[in-house]
Amino acid sequence: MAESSPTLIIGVMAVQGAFLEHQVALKGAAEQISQRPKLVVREVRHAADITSDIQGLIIPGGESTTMSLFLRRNNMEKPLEEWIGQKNHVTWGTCAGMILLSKQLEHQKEGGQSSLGVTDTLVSRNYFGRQVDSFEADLAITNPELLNDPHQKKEYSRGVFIRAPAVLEVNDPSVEVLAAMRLSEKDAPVVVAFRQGNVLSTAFHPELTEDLRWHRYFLNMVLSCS
Ligand SMILES: NC(=O)CC[C@H](N)C(=O)O
Repeated sequence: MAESSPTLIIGVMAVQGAFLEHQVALKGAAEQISQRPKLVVREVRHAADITSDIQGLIIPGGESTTMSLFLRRNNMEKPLEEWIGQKNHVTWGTCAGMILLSKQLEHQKEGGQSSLGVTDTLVSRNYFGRQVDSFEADLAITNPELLNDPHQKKEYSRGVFIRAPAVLEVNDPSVEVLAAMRLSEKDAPVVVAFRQGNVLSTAFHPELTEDLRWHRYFLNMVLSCS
């Protein structure tokens, strides 16, 4: 008899931002994974929603200042940090989520912003903001798993950047850079996607494109951790 498909419980922080788009993308991505996991998506809004049976968590884009205040006021910081710290849990931060996860921040709003202190990175908030608020760019993909994705053969992934951050410093060898780009010929490249252990961070918004490979990559991370 064929092995039954695994169930994956994925939490999506639903405080603000593109959490609905992430849910749609997750469903599409799950159908394309060979194990055909059964996906259960839970919206996370309260401390009580952060339960240990959730296997993967997405912290979406939005406004990191608002999100960090919301987390603090609702006593969600500590439970989130504890949840993220468990080795069978996988976390993905997109844009504001990348900011919230970084240990070091630059250009954060004064007094208003704390981080969950997870990734060994220096992330600059609104890094691209001075030039243009929003833009799209093709990102060169080198990671073999992302590159050999059977559903997306392109060597480039379309990145949608909305007042996006960038990683200016990587402070631990366990950080694997997944995508980098430069603002112009004159600028040094900055990291816009990376993985550190069970944490994935992207400065851009894959949930706003047709390219589901980042969601598949995330679900595969969850599958291999469970
Ligand atoms: N699209 C986004 O998530 C923007 C992030 C925003 N610039 C912030 O500081 O939180």
